Amino acid sequence: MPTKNKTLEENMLGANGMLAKSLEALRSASERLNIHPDVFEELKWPRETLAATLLIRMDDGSRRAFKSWRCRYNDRRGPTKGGVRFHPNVSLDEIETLSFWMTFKCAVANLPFGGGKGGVCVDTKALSANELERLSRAYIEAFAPFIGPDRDILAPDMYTNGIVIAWMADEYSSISGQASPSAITGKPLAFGGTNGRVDATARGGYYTLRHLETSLALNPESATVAIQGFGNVGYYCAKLLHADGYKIIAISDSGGGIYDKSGLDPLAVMQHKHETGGVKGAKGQGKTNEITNAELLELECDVLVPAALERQITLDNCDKINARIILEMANGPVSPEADRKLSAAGQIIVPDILANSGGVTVSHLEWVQNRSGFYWDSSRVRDHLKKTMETETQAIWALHNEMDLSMRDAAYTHGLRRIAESVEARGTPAYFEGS
Ligand SMILES: NC(=O)C1=CN([C@@H]2O[C@H](COP(=O)(O)OP(=O)(O)OC[C@H]3O[C@@H](n4cnc5c(N)ncnc54)[C@H](O)[C@@H]3O)[C@@H](O)[C@H]2O)C=CC1
Ligand SMILES: O=C(O)CCC(=O)C(=O)O
Repeated sequence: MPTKNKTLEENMLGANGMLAKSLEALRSASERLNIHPDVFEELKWPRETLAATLLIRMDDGSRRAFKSWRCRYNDRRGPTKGGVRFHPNVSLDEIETLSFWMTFKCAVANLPFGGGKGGVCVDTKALSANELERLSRAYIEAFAPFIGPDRDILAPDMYTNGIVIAWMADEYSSISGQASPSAITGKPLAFGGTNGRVDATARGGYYTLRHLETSLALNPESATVAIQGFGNVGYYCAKLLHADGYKIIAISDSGGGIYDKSGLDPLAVMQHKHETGGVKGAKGQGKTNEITNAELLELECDVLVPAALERQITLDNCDKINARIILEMANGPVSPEADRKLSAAGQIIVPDILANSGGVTVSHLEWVQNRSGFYWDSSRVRDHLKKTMETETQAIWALHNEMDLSMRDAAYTHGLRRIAESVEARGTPAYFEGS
């Protein structure tokens, strides 16, 4: 029974949940495009979500349980595709929301994929390598019937690096009784991976930003950048922008951050992180101060790059944002409410479903190469990625200007056109209504 005073829809989606709030972008794009209500009704629900409790043997002989999920949000454009996240705060709502975003991201990048995502509620730092391997393999054991190269294709996300992906791919091949490399992308090169996947997410965002440089009046020789999150995405973003002259003035990770107005060298900061476990304590070119993650977000800079978790910029702190441009390399770092407020005030937010789509774009190339058995060199992968990012960035930038939309609304409009076409191509509602 729906709780009193709530609609059935609110009950099913969780009125205050992340998915329910994120659907607002879909709702307004549907109205803007005058999409048939059937399409909206379909897209507001995840198609299927499985939950499993993973039981693994710990090194001390005890058994421990970990909650996990895999969601296939929508598969109209092709098999569902998306990463697996290992994080202590992973929840069902988060996984379904991330899958919803993947659906639009794959459409924006024009890939023949729908959206999916998975996760395990775990603090990987508290596990030994052996425990992490058992957990990664247990995840595949639990979801093997659900995934596959033509059904649901996995990839890395937060705290699932190439080693975790290799264990998962190995387990999937063992269970399926044959080499099945195309069921999981982001694999190491020696195990059917592709050139260029390691820095693909960051590189995609970098191509987008560079493509918009003139429109955004960005001068790489004087522009300043603050980066929250210094893992795969944050590190390579810093490295690529630094190499082009952008001044990286702040970097943080889960332990806090550093600020140096004279600039930080990402390589030196990563070296320090390898040696000490965090970025705090690393030195830049001038006077380097420690800052909190909250302080980093409020720094005056040209480009703020959130590259960690969702909901870092919300109504609570959006009035304190001093960046000219926000490049969303994380998924969902700006809440929908903060996005509306900031965009209405003229803030440029390059949305996640465009900015970080480089990762899945190169994952698609890995899937293609695994299926054809013919492998590409790095320059071919990069050329394809650059072309894709520039084409889709240009289309979204044009919509942003022509229809006077925020970049997020423009990106959802662009993605929805493609998804709606694939829904309607199966027998349009107009066809049924006319028959
Ligand atoms: N890896 C990929 O190919 C893709 C990743 N993304 C998104 O990018 C974001 C980062 O992912 P990865 O770099 O792959 O993860 P990662 O696991 O390689 O690195 C995560 C980084 O975030 C930091 N971090 C964690 N909690 C934090 C907090 N509360 N405040 C500040 N920093 C914090 C960690 O210390 C680490 O430096 C996530 O939102 C992910 O969904 C999006 C598209 C593709
Ligand atoms: O590479 C992929 O398939 C998906 C990456 C991902 O999970 C994401 O873009 O959020």
